[in-house]
Amino acid sequence: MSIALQVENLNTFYGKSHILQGIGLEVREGEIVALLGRNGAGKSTTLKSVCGALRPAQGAIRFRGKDIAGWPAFRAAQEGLLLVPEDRGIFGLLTVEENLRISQRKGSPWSLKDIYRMFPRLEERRRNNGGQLSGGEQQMLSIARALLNHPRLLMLDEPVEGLAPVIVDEIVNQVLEIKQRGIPILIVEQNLAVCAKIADRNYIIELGKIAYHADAVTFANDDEARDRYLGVKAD
Ligand SMILES: Nc1ncnc2c1ncn2[C@@H]1O[C@H](COP(=O)(O)OP(=O)(O)OP(=O)(O)O)[C@@H](O)[C@H]1O
Repeated sequence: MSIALQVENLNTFYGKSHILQGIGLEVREGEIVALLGRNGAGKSTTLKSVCGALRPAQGAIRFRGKDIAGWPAFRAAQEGLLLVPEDRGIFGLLTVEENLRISQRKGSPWSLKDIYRMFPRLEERRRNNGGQLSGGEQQMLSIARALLNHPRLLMLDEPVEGLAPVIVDEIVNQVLEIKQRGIPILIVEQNLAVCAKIADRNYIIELGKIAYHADAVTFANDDEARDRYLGVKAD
């Protein structure tokens, strides 16, 4: 399988705090990769550093054969590296449909019709303002906007955090459908049940370093790693 994204020796600071200390990971075409770790480990900082929202002090970032380290986020987005941030970044005073239309990029294989088929809740709410949506609907809108922008790789930062189980299931299915449509995904996810359903491989970050890396089957059976790095006891 060819490699969509390869990150090596990523180092990022907030002021003098050395947060990412040599992160390395890769995402291959066709797969979903989960990034796990305790609160404050550096997961969001990793996504932001990869897409150019934060500027790493050091590190190599290759995306679809191009060296994109140091590129601003808008340039990385033009290449198709898109982050759906934790705060979702939608326009609260625009309608759902307006939020979608302004994200439609020329040449994108995703149409508004595709989006409404995949996210029926957004079609129902298309005349409502973004700010009137529930948390789950806002998350769907945020993912839908990224799709219209023609991603070649999608990074999702805790997309189901705080959402009701029925909505979590919907988003899990939507994420799997995006994978089916050929878009690899790098996802920060604390919910291990969700990870088990979607991730092909898992990385765990601890204090700004990759402490553990395993495919889904190995990780599912590795009670010791889950306890040690995530504090999750086996049943
Ligand atoms: N803007 C900022 N300025 C200074 N320090 C920050 C900033 N954002 C995050 N940090 C610090 O960087 C570290 C990593 O934060 P990050 O948000 O990447 O963690 P995380 O693994 O995503 O955890 P969480 O699930 O809590 O968001 C934490 O110690 C955090 O306090």
